[in-house]
Formats: sequence, structure tokens, C-alpha cells
Amino acid sequence: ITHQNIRVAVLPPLPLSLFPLCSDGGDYGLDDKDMEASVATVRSLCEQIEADLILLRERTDTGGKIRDYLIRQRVGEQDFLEVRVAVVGNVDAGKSTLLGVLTHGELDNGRGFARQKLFRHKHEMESGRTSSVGNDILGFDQEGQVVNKPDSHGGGLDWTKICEKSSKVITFIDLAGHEKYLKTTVFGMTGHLPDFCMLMVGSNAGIVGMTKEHLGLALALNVPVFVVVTKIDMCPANILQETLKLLQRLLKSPGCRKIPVLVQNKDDVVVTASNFCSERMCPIFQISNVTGENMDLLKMFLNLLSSRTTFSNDEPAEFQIDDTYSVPGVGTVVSGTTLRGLIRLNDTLLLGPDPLGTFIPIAVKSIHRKRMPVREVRGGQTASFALKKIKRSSIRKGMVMVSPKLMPQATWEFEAEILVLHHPTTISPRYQAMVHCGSIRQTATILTMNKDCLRTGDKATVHFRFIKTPEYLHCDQKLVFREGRTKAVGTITKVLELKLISVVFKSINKCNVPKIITQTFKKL
Ligand SMILES: Nc1nc2c(ncn2[C@@H]2O[C@H](COP(=O)(O)OP(=O)(O)OP(=O)(O)O)[C@@H](O)[C@H]2O)c(=O)[nH]1
Repeated sequence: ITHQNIRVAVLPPLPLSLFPLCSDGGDYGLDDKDMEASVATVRSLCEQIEADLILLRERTDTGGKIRDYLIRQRVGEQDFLEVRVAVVGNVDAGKSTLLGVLTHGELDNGRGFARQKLFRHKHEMESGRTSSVGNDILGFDQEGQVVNKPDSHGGGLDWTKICEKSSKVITFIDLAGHEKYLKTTVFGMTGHLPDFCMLMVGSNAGIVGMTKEHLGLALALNVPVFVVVTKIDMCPANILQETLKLLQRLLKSPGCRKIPVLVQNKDDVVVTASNFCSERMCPIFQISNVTGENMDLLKMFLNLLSSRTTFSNDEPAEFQIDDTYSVPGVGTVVSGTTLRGLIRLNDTLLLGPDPLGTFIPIAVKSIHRKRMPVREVRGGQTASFALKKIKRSSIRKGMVMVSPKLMPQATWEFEAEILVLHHPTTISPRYQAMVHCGSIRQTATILTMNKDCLRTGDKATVHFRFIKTPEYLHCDQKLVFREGRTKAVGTITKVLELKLISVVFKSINKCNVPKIITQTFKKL
């Protein structure tokens, strides 16, 4: 940059890059001429890297103007940046309502109008409670404007249109608030790999029910959290202040160690969004779904967030399956998240493990992103694949599709460092509970541990064994171990591999298996 008095802060990954144009990082600005020249310089740099320069805010300080810009890489019509946000909070905090308001652009009436558009099951419609993991999308164009336009007849959203018009798509993973559905909530938080967690708190109800539990879960899984306090239209000022005070106290407590920031204006949005991934900052928004107050600040913040997954082309591809479908005329379809690498049409991947711990080669014949056909999918993106000649019943959540280069191995047993968040009595060997790890959800037994028994608050190294089938695991993966009110979180430290041939021979001739597998077979 020719102008030495420009400070450029590029935050990886590229999409969110903010740079205040100011003299030396101090708080005095540039006069009109210098500003113009500086902007021109940066604009030409952006052109070279095929990015857009979007003005976020302008302030006047001693000496002149200070501006913040967003540099966003241009994407093709078939491509868009993707950010996943898990939405958690106690029943009635207004989760479904906020998602309805954000994605359908119509305010709520305070009596459940906005959420009706999102319910997926009949019983949800009747009870007003979310029970399943739901997905809703919100698209932003290059200028940061929302592109969602609900269909004027049915009120539905055309996902393909939204994705085509968007340069950034936020996928909300709407998780159930009721304790009864905690299993689903945990699965959503582990299996859907959220980049961020939006914790919703009803201002009048305060920090009640599952709020702390959901916050604890996000923190244990290392997912950055921002808080949205709703219903400020109907909450007396003193109660709102009390809720905010308690919330800030909770976030600062030794268990959370966050820095809460009440977001009041655009400046706060820019500062919190640019420091959100890297620091302990926890922005708190105060909104109303009925009057729409502060909704613009929340939308601006969402538009500035960028995915936490960094992507590299040369990493071998890994895709985790979190759901399966039978689509008439298409066959078995699997959906999930690309954890790393690049998957292209006609690639051959290994699908598994099956109950024997084997992986079979499958060819990728079609790829969809947000219901839109695409030619490739990269690390950090969700996608679905139509699979040929495979029965839906032979695929489970938690199975993976990986590059043959990884020579995947399944495992029955693993070791993890765990922390017991809550248990009514004591946990000892032979204890069984559900392990959630990525999209894996299976009961495991504790074989041994380095303590005689575990109580709430204890940490230990524990040796687990799955009870039904072997799974594909990695060291350093986060896990949640739960049964009823018992909850523990942990990190996998050792994977005990299954000594098995990990690819089925008979399928080999049918697919175009890369050399590397054939060579492995020869060695075996
Ligand atoms: N006045 C007012 N009412 C709101 C606001 N947000 C939500 N509501 C109302 O609060 C009630 C509960 O909202 P929901 O969106 O169903 O709550 P939820 O958190 O999704 O609940 P679960 O799906 O059961 O977890 C509905 O009747 C909404 O109309 C708000 O900002 N102001």
C-alpha cells in the first residue's frame, strides 16, 4: 500500500477483513483528499484479489475521517460463503420466532405468528415447541443486504434462489429448548459442527431452565457464543437490567471466562464481530421480535461473521454423515458436513464403517449444497450426495465418506479425558451412556478409568468401548457423554484401531478405485 498511514487488519479466513483507515492506529483520521486516495489504493488491491470493498461505518475524529470497510471475496453464482449458527436457549426464549422474523422478514405479533413458518412436525405446530433439529437459511448479498424473499402464496423459501443471489449464507441450526429434547440439542451441537452458537434469553424470564446447560455445552465444545436477549418490548426496564446483570455475571464467572459486551450501535457490532473468533468476547444483543428493535445490528453482525473452518485443497477429503433420506427417483441421499479437503463430482470415496468396521468405495455422482446442484464441495461446507446402489438402511448417522488416501480404520475402543458436568451419584467402570462425537451417537461402556469413581466436577482419563458397532474417530475430537441428567464432556486422546482390512474387496472392480487402494490391497 502506497499510503503508509493506512492500517490494514486482515482477519483469516478472508471473507471478514476489516480495516480502519486511520493515520497510525491512533484515534485521528484522514482529510477528504487522503481518504479518497487511500480508498482508491485499497480498491485497486481488492480488484487484484477479486474482492469487494464495502463501507461499514464512517466516523469523524480529530484530524478527519475514520472508516471501516469489509473486504469480501467475490464468489461465483454457484458459490457462497457458509456459516453455521446453532440456536439454543430455554423454551419460550423466542428462538423459532427470531428465526421466522430473520428468514421471512416479517415481524411477530407476540402470539407465535412468526414461528409458525418454521415448524416441521404436526405436534410442534400444536404445542408450539421445537422437537427436531431444523435448518433455516438467511442469505446476504455482496452489499450485506438480506436476500430472503418468501413466496407470496405458501410463504415458503426458495433455497436455490437465495443461494444464487447470496455471497454469504447463514444456516441456523434451530435446537430444541425443552429438556425433553436435550438429546436432539446435543446432537445438533456436536453433529452439525456449528461455527457459532446463538444463545437466546427471554428478558422477562431471565437465565432459567436449560440456559446454563446450553451455554455450558457450547463452551465445552469450544464453540464461540453470542447472546440474544429477546422480548425487550414487553419487559419492564428494571427486570431487563436485572437479566443483563445476571447474564454478564454468569459470562464473567470462572466457569465461562468471557468478556461480555452489550452491543448498542454499529461500532460495537464491528468491534465484536472482528474480535469474535479469536478472543473471549461475548456480544450481547437486546432485541424485540415484535417491534424489530436492534434487529439491524444483529443482521449486520451475522453478515460479518466468517466460518471458523479453514480450508486447504491438498488435505484429503473427509465428510461426516448426519442424516440419510430415500428420495423417490434418486435413491439414497446422505447429508452432512465436509470436515476438510475438496470433494468433486465423480470422485471415489470410501464410505463406512459398517458393523464389521469395513469401508466400501463409492463414486460421487451428484452433489447438492442447500438444495442446489454443484460440482464440488469444500471443507466447512454442508452438502448432500446421492449414492448409487446403496440401501438407506445400510447407512447410519456417524458414518463418514473419506478420501482413500486416509486409509480409514474403524475403532471399537478409545480413551478420552473427561470432565463430569453433572451426575447424581458416582460413575464407575461398566457404566454405560450415550457418546456424542461429531455426528456419532452410540452407547459406550466405561471399561476402565484412572480413578475408582467419578462425581460431579471430577476429571479423569477413561477407556470406552462402543456397544454396537465400531466407529471412525480421531484424536482431539470433542465428545459429550450423557445419560438422563448425567453429563460429561471430553476430548479423545487415543484411538485403538481395529485390526481389520478396511475396504471390501468385492466392490473394487465395480468402481474406479484409485491406485493407492489397490496398492494397499496388494500389501495386505
Ligand atoms: N412480545 C414479544 N413476544 C415474543 C418475542 N419473541 C418471541 N415472542 C413470543 O414468545 C413465544 C415463544 O416463542 P418461541 O419462538 O416459540 O420460543 P422458542 O424459544 O422457539 O421455544 P421452543 O421452540 O419450545 O424451544 C411466542 O408466543 C412468541 O410470539 C418478542 O421479542 N416480543
